[in-house]
Amino acid sequence: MAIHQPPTGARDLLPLDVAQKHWIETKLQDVFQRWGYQWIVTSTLERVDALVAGGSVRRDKVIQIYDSESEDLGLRPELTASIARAAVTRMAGVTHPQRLCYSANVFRKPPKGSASRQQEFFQSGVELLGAGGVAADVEVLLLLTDCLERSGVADWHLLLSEAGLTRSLLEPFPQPWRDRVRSAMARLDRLAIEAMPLDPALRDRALILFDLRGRPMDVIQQVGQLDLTPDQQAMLDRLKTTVDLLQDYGRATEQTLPIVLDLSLIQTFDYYTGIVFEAISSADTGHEILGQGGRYDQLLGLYDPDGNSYPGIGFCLNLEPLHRVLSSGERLPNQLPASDWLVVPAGPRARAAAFVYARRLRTEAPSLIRVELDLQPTVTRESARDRARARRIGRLAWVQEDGVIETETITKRKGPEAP
Ligand SMILES: N[C@@H](Cc1c[nH]c[nH+]1)C(=O)O
Repeated sequence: MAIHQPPTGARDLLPLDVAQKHWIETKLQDVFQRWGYQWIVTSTLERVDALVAGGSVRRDKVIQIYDSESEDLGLRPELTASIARAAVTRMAGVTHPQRLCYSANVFRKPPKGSASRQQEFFQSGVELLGAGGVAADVEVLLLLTDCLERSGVADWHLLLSEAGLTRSLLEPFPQPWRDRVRSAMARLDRLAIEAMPLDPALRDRALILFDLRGRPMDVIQQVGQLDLTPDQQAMLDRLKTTVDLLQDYGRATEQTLPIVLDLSLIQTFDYYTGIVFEAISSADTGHEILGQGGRYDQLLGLYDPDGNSYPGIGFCLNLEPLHRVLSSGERLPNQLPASDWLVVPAGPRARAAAFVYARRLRTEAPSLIRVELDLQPTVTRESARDRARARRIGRLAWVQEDGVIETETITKRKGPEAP
């Protein structure tokens, strides 16, 4: 057994990776808090039944941990289902709307045949529970755009769709063609639709649906020309109100929100009932899905013993693609912070005084300072200076056996003053 390697699909994050991930998470967390969202932490392990209840994932895609006598447990593949469960069962009586946010790892089995074996991913996201109107949809979309802007993603756009409308427009297709058209749309495979042995009128309809992508008002107009049922018309009207509100906001803040309406956007999770969206990076480094989400108005009811549901909407940002996109810019830290001080005991009998002085430095500085103790025997002062230089430490404190302290600055870097 190769004990020197992590299991297939697992990845270690080394200190610089962690510093960069932390930088991104801190930016996002700052935005979430400015919009009034509160932290929630749910269990990494869930009952598999709870994970699959809302259609977020198929049972065979869940990484199962063990079968105890009464329950099959699995690692969460995403957080919306867990948060819905916790909100309904553990937070009864809270006032709505409820704004929750998280940063967590999720686990998914890699799809068969995929080149990547990655099984653990990091997400930061929000869920807005108990608000069903257009304003809630717009809040979540604007919060997502704020996250992308504040973290410094240069080129991005939002793909926006309406899961209920797409689902309903696909209803005239008999099975198994409905699923095949749906999956060809999700894969952006127009040729597959052209090759389907469908009745010509149905095939034309599939191609019209496939092509419903572009400037929001143009697409809304094209859909309006289809023969719509009153329900479909209501969904389209709501989408139009959402787009209008976003555009009014854009005009008032003098910005053009990069939104593409794409009714062929199909999310992999089945729990979505209203708008669905993806944030896509359009940078030269390639197309990356930076985040995704949507409205789910039936999900919470699945966890309520009486089946009472209330609306929800949210999104998550995917930290790995976000990290890849930001790595090509200049905003992420590209080295770890160096320590400010190296405290060097003159010999074994000076070690206690060195620990005491290091403690003073750490506690008396007004802001965070990093203080290391030199653990090597000090043969010459120059060897200690070399160790400090090698570790980019700018200040040295020489501690004598009698407790006398001498300080020295070895580079031009400005560090905090010794107390
Ligand atoms: N949990 C979803 C994103 C989401 C959050 N809220 C609604 N949708 C995902 O992992 O893709």
